[in-house]
Amino acid sequence: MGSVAFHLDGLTKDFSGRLAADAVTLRVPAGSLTGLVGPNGAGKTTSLAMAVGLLRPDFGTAYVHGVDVWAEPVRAKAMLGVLPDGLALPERLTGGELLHYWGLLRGMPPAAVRDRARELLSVLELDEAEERGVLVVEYSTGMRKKIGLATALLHNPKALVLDEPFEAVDPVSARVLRRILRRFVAAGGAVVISSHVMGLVEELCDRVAIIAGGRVLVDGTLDEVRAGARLEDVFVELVGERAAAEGELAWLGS
Ligand SMILES: Nc1ncnc2c1ncn2[C@@H]1O[C@H](COP(=O)(O)OP(=O)(O)OP(=O)(O)O)[C@@H](O)[C@H]1O
Repeated sequence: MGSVAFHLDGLTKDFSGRLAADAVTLRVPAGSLTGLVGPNGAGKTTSLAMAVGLLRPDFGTAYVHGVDVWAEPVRAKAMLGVLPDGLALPERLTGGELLHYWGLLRGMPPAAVRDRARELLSVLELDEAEERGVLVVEYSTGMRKKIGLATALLHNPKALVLDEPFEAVDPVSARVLRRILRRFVAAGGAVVISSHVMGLVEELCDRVAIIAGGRVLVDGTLDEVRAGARLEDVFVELVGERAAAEGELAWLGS
């Protein structure tokens, strides 16, 4: 394994007696794209939020390129691009204005912010809305996701953590996003995405971690984890299939 972009070491979070993350430990090499998969409530969002400095862990440490995210947040966050779950964005701005202020808050030179913002809006097909002066509050769910991604990319981070980046994004934009992520990884960046879409993870990621009940059940290269099977089958095998009860929802459609 080359240099380690992320090292999550024993991240633990207890929500009122319920362990949402139970000593989550994961290494993500630079130049790799890791898919974090798990059932609803598995602890993906909680783990990623602790990994990027958005949710303080009860125990454990998160490092990005060797920098402790909680001890040195400014240094760590300069290297991180994050698309959190349920990103709260300033609503009364256009996408371009939002990127402008975001970049300035990041300490970027205004000319670079302007050029990159224009390029990101165009690549993510938000430029037409920008020309019409559409405010973020008027954006569709997929457009909000795309402007969130643009904020994550704007400062050219070394590592990206994207919670469900493809959710609600149309197929054309999804293809553009896959291309952007592949290029980012080819240039040595590291990406972690969470997703429920196994086909997407199989197509895009070279590493995968399966998490359930707040614990990482398995992680490794896609081929190691799949071991010749389909990822969905490995997932269901590890996580456990809920047996359909006799007569379940018998009223439905009757
Ligand atoms: N702020 C919170 N307060 C209390 N419990 C929480 C909080 N956030 C998450 N949880 C609980 O922690 C557990 C893990 O939630 P989390 O959102 O990390 O799962 P997830 O794997 O991202 O799920 P999904 O795939 O449904 O988005 C769940 O049982 C959830 O109810």
